[in-house]
Amino acid sequence: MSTSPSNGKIIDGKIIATALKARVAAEVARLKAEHGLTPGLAVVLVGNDPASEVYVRNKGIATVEAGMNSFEYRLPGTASQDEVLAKVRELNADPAVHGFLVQFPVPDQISQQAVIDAIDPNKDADGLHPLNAGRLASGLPAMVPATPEGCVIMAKLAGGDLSGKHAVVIGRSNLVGKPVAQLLLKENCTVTIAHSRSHDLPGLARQADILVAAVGRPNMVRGDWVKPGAIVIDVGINRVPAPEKGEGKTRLVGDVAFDEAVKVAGAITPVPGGVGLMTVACLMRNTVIAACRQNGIALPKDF
Ligand SMILES: Nc1nc2c(c(=O)[nH]1)N[C@@H](CN(C=O)c1ccc(C(=O)N[C@@H](CCC(=O)O)C(=O)O)cc1)CN2
Ligand SMILES: [Mg+2]
Repeated sequence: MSTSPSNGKIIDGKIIATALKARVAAEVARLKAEHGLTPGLAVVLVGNDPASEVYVRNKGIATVEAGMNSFEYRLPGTASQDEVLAKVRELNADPAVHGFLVQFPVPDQISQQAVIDAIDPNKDADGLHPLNAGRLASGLPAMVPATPEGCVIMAKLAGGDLSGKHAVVIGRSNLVGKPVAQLLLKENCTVTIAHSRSHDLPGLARQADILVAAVGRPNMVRGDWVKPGAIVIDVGINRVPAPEKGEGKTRLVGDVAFDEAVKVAGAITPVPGGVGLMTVACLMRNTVIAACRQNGIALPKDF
């Protein structure tokens, strides 16, 4: 990517995501012109969680801006698991939909894993189906989860070749921790996966040349957990009370105490304005990848 990815030490998600989305839009234009193919992304929202509403709207806007077909399906918060699975099966069979996802979290009566398991792995825009997770772990072509992909793109732009570097990932979720560890392994990093039960988390974190925080705990990673010069990738999106903004107001913070860590890190992603923006850009890229694979169309090597 030719655009400068950072403003000093701050790795700017806006700049990197904008460049990636432009690249996706250019590829979509080529697919339309040369193959008559318009990739389509569908998003299913169950219920009306306010944050999810925003994310789903942003995904729809980004899809249209990239020149792709956007489909949005809304089910009530009272929908049964069978109703959600019926929608998944409908989308699996819809030829205009090359990729789709169900926005998480889903209401309690629905099993997130049952939903993931029902998605056609070829249309699994989130890359969360066990077949894609297994293919990624086996070093085979896979649909790759968007947030982890975004993390690694940012780390590479900040740090260049990551080969041989020690990456410490805090968090072991299927959505972020495990896949980001696999992607860093693919970059020839030495990877440690740490989590809430790990002994001496600060000591483990201090070993990291690349520190990825994906725990969902506001400001958990302190400045003295960061090795001087390390690349810090903050995946946390935590809404905390912000009385300074007025009663009942909130603000967004990451899993990393930014003001402390920025003094020590070589490069760091902010929240907001960091990894979150890459999630949507990488989802756009995944939709194009899925459409091309389903139609036997080769993508440029650098896509
Ligand atoms: N099916 C999925 N559900 C969820 C995913 C996912 O990848 N697939 N990830 C998150 C939510 N998410 C996308 O779905 C998402 C989160 C945050 C952002 C983002 O742009 N964040 C901005 C700040 C936005 C704000 O002000 O709230 C930032 O970090 O700058 C995009 C997408 C859980 N669910
Ligand atoms: Mg965890």
